[in-house]
Amino acid sequence: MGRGQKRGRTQRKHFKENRENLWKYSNDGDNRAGDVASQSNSHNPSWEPFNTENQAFEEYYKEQGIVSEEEWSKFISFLRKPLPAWSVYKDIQSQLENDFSKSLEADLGHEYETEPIRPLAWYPGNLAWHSNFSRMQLRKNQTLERFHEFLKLENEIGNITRQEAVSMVPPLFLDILPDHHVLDMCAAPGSKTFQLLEMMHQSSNVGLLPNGLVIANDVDVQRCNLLIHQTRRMCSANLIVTNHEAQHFPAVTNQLLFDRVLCDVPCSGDGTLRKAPDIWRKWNSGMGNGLHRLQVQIAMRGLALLKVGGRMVYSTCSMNPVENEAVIAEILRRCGSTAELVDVSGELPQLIRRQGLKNWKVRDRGLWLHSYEDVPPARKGVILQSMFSPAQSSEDLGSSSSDVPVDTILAADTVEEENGTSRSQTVSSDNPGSEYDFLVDGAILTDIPHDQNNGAFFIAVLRKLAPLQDGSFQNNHPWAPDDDPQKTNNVGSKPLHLEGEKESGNVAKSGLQIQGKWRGVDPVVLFEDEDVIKTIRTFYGIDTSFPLEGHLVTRNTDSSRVKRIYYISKSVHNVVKLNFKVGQALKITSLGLKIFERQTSKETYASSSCAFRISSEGLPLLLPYIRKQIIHASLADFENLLKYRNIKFSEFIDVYFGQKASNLAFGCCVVVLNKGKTNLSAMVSPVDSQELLARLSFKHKGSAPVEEKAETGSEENVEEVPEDVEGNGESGDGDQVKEPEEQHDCAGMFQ
Ligand SMILES: C[S@@+](CC[C@H](N)C(=O)[O-])C[C@H]1O[C@@H](n2cnc3c(N)ncnc32)[C@H](O)[C@@H]1O
Repeated sequence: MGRGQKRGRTQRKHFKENRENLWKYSNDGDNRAGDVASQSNSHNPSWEPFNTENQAFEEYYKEQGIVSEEEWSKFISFLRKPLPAWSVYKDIQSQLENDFSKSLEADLGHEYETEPIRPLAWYPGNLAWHSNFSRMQLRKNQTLERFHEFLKLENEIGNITRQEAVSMVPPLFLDILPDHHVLDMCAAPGSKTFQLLEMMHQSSNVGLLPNGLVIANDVDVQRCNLLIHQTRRMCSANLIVTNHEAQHFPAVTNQLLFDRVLCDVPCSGDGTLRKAPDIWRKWNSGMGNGLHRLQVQIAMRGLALLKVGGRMVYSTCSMNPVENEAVIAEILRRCGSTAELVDVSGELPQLIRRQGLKNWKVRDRGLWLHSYEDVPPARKGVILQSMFSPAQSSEDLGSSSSDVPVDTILAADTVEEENGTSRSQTVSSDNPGSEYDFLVDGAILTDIPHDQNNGAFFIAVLRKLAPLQDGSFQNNHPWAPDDDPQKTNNVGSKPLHLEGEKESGNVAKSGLQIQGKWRGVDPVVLFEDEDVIKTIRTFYGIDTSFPLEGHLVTRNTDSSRVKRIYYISKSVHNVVKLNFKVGQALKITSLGLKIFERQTSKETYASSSCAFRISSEGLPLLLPYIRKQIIHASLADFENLLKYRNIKFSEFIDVYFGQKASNLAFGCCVVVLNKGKTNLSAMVSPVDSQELLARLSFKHKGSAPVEEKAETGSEENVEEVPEDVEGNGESGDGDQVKEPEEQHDCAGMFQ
């Protein structure tokens, strides 16, 4: 690969991860950094790491008492160390357990205090693994090369997720069940959405689609596309991706409230300093201050959309109490008795955690502000009362003429002891006498990097006890006017929803105009063309126990020009119908999984009796129900097909297989093999071919991944799988789908 290509790929990767390149080229050789420098520069003096000094940062967190004075130097030195490179997860644990963990331990064990790779103790089912190698080490060390190649390939294919370990924590506290309706409010790039889907599918019965669904939302369209890409490999028919400001997420009737809400809000991200050292340069206290208002708004919206009894996780990857504890204190103050913190100290016991801060200060333009009274009048629109710890807030409110009822201020009667705290005094999280009601022990978890060699995170788990009162949305401070529930279509004590048929009738009338309401987003159209559905069912012999009717959607209003058909679960179908009723309040970017695609090869299109082929994303779902157009190849023939991609019937090693192939109806056949007149062509992209070959190689020969690039073979009859960002896939079956009579093991043989 040439230099240019490499650079392009790196840039794409950084775009995907939404961050700048971590390392910058330097001519001056001036090395200002600490540990990062010593790790990286030793072999490449021309690369200079980011400066990991920021006086304002250190001053801020020292003053906040984020850790005790004795811990400070350990804390800061860990922040300057690069994060271990890989946290991998899903589906490949057997390879990690049986192959790499042993070989790496044998080759490199003596160099490390802990195992080179190991499962994360707190992650259920050994699904998450952690490696101790930095990216630089993975690239440099020859012993690690094979491991690195394996990770790269699996990552490229999407079988593993590279995720910072702490970023996997919030979904685990949501206790997802298969019938839950889950809202992921700020979801892109989708690593937590993926986990949510995985948990939902894992806990549903094999072969059945869960009854629940996940709505993954993000305000940024481009990041929504990343999310779609990221979650596509989950093959879920139970996912809807939407594109809204989370704080204004629309109410779609009171029938669409959520059992679980994840509020992984935008934050300053200083908990990710080890992964994104560019934050050292950018960090200032204004970053957290500037996000607090939005964070409260998003969290309040999340609570409004939560069912009574439902659980919401609020999380950030920031250490800043203004973005964390202050937000929780404020939403609890607003909710009064309608929401509470949940003690999760008994959940994930192996996860090392700390309690949240119980007191903190606000810094603005170089000034430490001890209470809201200290805020200069000109800054009162920026520095909000809710940013201060409840102790200071209640003190101010008690002595002011504010009309906020005293009983809505948490811990108003426990403040006296804290009043004596001097501004300069560091207040640590275990400060005696600061047991404010809002900080239920065990309900707020923070992680500090040196606790378990991670990044930092903040999590609070909340439960809704009753519908929110309208007053919850009215701020008692000079806040943005859009907190008004009437303007944001809020779901408070009076849910805004369709009342009976009258309104739905109105909406139905204007349906077509509404279809075009979201500019640039294709409308969601239920695919109900009975003839086409019947032809597809007959051609592939799809068992009648697999429901197609009522589960298919497209994004094209002209059914004769439909290119892709998506499969949606019943739960998603219900939401789509509700959404029609309320005038397409939800801006749906993507839903379900792509199951059928119009044939694109001219020859196939003209000669086949079925205009649609099965999409590779939809195949796992459909496979157990296909009775026709399915053949089984020997390993050698399968490998050859993937390698050469186009083979004449007469040239297969297994003559009988060649004959069977030639007897199939003209058109598409499973597994991703396309039958031409005289040959078979692999209907998988070259990358997928390579991955399948690698899997075959591991499974049957125990060797390293196939390095050889798959040849594209003859162009005749070769159809590339089109690249598009829509649609995902699912590997179960649904709703009313009965257990399949017979299980074909096409995909399974590679796992
Ligand atoms: C911390 S990231 C979320 C990470 C994501 N949960 C994951 O695990 O991959 C925050 C996300 O919030 C999005 N965002 C920012 N402001 C938003 C808003 N007002 N409404 C919805 N999403 C927002 C950003 O585009 C960003 O993708």
